[in-house]
Amino acid sequence: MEWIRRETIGHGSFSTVSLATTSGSSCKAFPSLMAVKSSGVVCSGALRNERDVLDDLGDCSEIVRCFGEGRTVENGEEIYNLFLEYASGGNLADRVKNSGEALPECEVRRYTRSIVKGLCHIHGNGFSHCDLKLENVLVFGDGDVKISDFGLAKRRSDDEIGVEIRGTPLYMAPESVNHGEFESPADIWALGCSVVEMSSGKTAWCLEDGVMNNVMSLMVRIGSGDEVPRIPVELSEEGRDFVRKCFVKNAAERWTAEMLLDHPFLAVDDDGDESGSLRCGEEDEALVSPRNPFDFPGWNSVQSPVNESVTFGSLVRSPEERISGLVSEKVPDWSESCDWVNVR
Ligand SMILES: Nc1ncnc2c1ncn2[C@@H]1O[C@H](COP(=O)(O)OP(=O)(O)OP(=O)(O)O)[C@@H](O)[C@H]1O
Repeated sequence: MEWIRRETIGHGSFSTVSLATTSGSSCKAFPSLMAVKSSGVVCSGALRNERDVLDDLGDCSEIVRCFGEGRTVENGEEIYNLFLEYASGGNLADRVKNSGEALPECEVRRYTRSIVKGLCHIHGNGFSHCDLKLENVLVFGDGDVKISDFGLAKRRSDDEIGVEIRGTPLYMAPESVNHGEFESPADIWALGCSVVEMSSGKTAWCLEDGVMNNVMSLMVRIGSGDEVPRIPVELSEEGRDFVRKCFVKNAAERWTAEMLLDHPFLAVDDDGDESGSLRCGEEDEALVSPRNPFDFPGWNSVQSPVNESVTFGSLVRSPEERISGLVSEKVPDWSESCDWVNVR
């Protein structure tokens, strides 16, 4: 395939994302405009994992489509490139940020429905995403959203030796913090955090305290006791109940994606219209959104390799040891994602 790298449209911890245009008759099978996610070949493990997972997942209209991979040499460096369908609306985190406040509930429902459908497909095929957050949900020109960024995704059977932390601290489930479990229920917890964020304009756990500026205390709050993120008052009772089902602390009792798909918050009638108590327009009047220009902290995705020195010779660590391992001497500047404490 002949293609040209165009402007950069996104950066992540693992890659740079650019626009790519194709040309030539050999490219008829591909769209003329794609997104290309690139990293140096030597550190392309997450990208190659993403490609394998997307291949295994196959077609799903709620998951970003992959058109294949390729290698280039640019400025003397060998680059691994993954070609994806291009989402012209960017990511949902930016969509919330740019709106300056909470999204209307009809939008939250619509996006949540798509995310849950995507999760049903992912979990039904034996995978967990492990890094679900609004930055990893892409918005397309027609307003549809799709789950993206499968760099940390894993198969249920994957051996976890070598990894004790993956994902983004703010979205981490109690069982991930306490026991290093990253299975489908952890994606559901992250879904709850995402719904809170869309419907309040603020990240989960930051609702009461302003910026949660200490990873250690965040981990303790997530991992211990009965506390869950505050459920936004802006949501309808259906929405609040939906979020409560995601924030069940015991992973075994948390609702699954399939159960959530039947929740009244996501109910649709045969025409695809919402059948919930409030419809778009009606709820705009009912919604009192906080007008707080809160700037989201850019929590980074992490995957921490375990080695003997940090595991005290054992892969089994107490919650206290696990949480202590996340503490850094470095004083972070939470306003810049690149300065966030990296617990990879
Ligand atoms: N297919 C796409 N179309 C349009 N924009 C995209 C696409 N893929 C990624 N982006 C943009 O690039 C950003 C970074 O992409 P992505 O999250 O996949 O990278 P990453 O290196 O895996 O990042 P991280 O793991 O830190 O979340 C996204 O938040 C989004 O804004």
